Amino acid sequence: MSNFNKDLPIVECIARARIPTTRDPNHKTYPEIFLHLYKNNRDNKEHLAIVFGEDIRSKSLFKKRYPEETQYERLIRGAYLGKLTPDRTEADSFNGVTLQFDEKTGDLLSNFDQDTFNGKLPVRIHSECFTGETAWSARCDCGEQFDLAGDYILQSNVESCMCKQHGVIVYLRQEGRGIGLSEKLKAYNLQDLGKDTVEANLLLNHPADARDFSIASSILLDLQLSEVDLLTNNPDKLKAIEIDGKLKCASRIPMVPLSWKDDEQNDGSNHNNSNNAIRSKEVESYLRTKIEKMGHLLTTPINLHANISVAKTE
Ligand SMILES: Nc1nc2c(ncn2[C@@H]2O[C@H](COP(=O)(O)OP(=O)(O)OP(=O)(O)O)[C@@H](O)[C@H]2O)c(=O)[nH]1
Ligand SMILES: [Zn+2]
Repeated sequence: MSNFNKDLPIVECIARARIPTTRDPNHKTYPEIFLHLYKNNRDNKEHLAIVFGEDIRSKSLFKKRYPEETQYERLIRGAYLGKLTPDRTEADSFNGVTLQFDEKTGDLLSNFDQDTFNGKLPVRIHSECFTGETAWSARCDCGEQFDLAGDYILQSNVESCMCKQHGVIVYLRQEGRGIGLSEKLKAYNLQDLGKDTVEANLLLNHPADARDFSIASSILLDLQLSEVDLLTNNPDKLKAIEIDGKLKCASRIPMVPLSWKDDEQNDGSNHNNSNNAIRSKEVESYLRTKIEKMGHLLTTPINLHANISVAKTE
């Protein structure tokens, strides 16, 4: 069952900036992305949208010219068309599109929507994982999944656009499936005591998964997307982000762990191999619990239930 609008959080994009990147899956280009920072009326966290495609625009960022707001202030919060250059003076005019606003209300009036991307796009809803994305943890595959999602989007090809690489990673500040970093660290200790990831959460009096994905739906609607191909193995995400009549999940793109893809190349060493696949007994157990207890849509690889011998820690 998909959500109805009445349950949706209200989100507002408060800043957007261009990020030149180091990603280069095709060895051809170093694409630019546009980072969008959101506030919302459900929690006090700053959730993010990592947007590939300059013509994917946030309604809430652009919709108003606030009282007393100058062109320069709009440029600074990222509500501009085109590019920023040291000699740029016009905030709201680019490629023949000029933004116009109602004098009294400040609301956007122009044909802005015609210049906005509105096709089906690859999208990843990704929850924060400090340990896996920053502290090199081999307990999970979050960092690997994040990179894979970026590479998938960069290899996508949207024919109708000048800039062909289009997609969005919604980065939700939902550390530890929503229980927070301190509780997640306690769960790790329980896991070292022999519990699986679900049992550890329950022993700490948390649900197996404490996340609500509706902020992601609101962000995707704010970015004016109506149809997405979702990069995930999690069946809950597929159902949770759909909004009747407004946001449809057209298909699922599986996130297959890199180590499953290159098993032949496994040299038996712990953790990462040459292409950065995560290898450890902990990640095997993490994936097994996702499949067996959380219904993740991954086909069990041959070695998943075998005794894991690759995880000798030095
Ligand atoms: N409680 C808990 N959370 C964890 C553990 N390992 C990773 N996480 C969190 O699990 C979440 C993983 O998020 P995602 O990769 O977006 O989602 P997913 O449900 O695995 O679904 P996919 O889209 O298939 O990746 C992050 O918030 C991590 O911080 C763990 O052992 N215990
Ligand atoms: Zn993780």
